[in-house]
Amino acid sequence: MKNTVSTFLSMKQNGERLTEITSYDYTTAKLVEKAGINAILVGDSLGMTMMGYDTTLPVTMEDMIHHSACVVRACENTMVIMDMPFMSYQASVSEAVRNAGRLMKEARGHAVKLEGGAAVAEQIRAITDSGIPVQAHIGMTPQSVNVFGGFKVQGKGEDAAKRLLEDAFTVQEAGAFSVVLECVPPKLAALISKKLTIPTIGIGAGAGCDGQVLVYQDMLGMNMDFTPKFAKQFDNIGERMVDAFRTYMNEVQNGTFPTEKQSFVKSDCSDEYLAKLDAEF
Ligand SMILES: Nc1nc(=O)c2c([nH]1)NC[C@@H]1CN(c3ccc(C(=O)N[C@@H](CCC(=O)O)C(=O)O)cc3)CN21
Ligand SMILES: CC(C)C(=O)C(=O)O
Ligand SMILES: [Mg+2]
Repeated sequence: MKNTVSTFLSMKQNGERLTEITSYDYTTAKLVEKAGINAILVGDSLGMTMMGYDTTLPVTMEDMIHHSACVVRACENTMVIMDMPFMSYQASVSEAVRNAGRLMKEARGHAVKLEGGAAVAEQIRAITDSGIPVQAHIGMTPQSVNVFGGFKVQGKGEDAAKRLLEDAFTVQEAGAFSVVLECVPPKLAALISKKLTIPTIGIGAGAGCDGQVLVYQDMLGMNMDFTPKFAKQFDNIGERMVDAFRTYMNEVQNGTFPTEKQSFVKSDCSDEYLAKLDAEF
């Protein structure tokens, strides 16, 4: 089944939960596609998971285009949503449209995502009107980490809860086809999900959302830097990779790898000829 914007809307209408997961490269995207996940998010979290920055702020349009294009080449049925990096859409509506257009033309994904509520409503409207589907992202928006003073839960307290609900309506009104709720208290996230017609995709926002998204290194147990509270580890691939690297290292050191099985035995010359070369040189 090919996943599109209409899949998102009809799955919400049918009460089916949506699944989204990050990928930043061809190999991983192929595996996610094979699993049948609805959408891949090429998140600007790649600045942290793939590039080693301590925030997402240094990520450039070129970084996003490069990684998104790798993912797109792996996807036949999976919808590819591309994060707009910090400062590619905040300064003006026209910059936002141009940069969303660059992602679509140069990386060839299917939708873009940007962070913010009322503050970026005009951008969401203009990008959508240009023919580019927009996934909105409210709550703990990591590009505002310096305003929040850390990657902290948002929507705490009555005023913040009301503002978040208003932001959710605003992005829906502006044309977003779905909205990510990041680090939002669960009852508030469930209320927002009930009130909106577009699907909510939660990350650290409880089970009441219409779908879920996770960073793949977090859910596979590959993130050695930190483990967000919301990231269940579905496997310990990180430890298993370290084990495999050590086994390889040990087998090379003690001579058990490689064997004839991993060598081009039939391509060798005769022993006589090799003996002749041995004598000559
Ligand atoms: N690997 C990874 N996973 C993510 O979910 C993710 C990224 N990277 N990079 C971009 C943003 C940053 N995010 C983060 C980063 C750190 C925490 C974290 O450590 N949270 C603490 C609480 C911090 C606090 O309240 O002060 C936690 O215990 O979950 C959460 C989300 C979410 N996004
Ligand atoms: C955490 C998700 C929602 C994201 O924006 C990212 O991976 O960049
Ligand atoms: Mg992001």
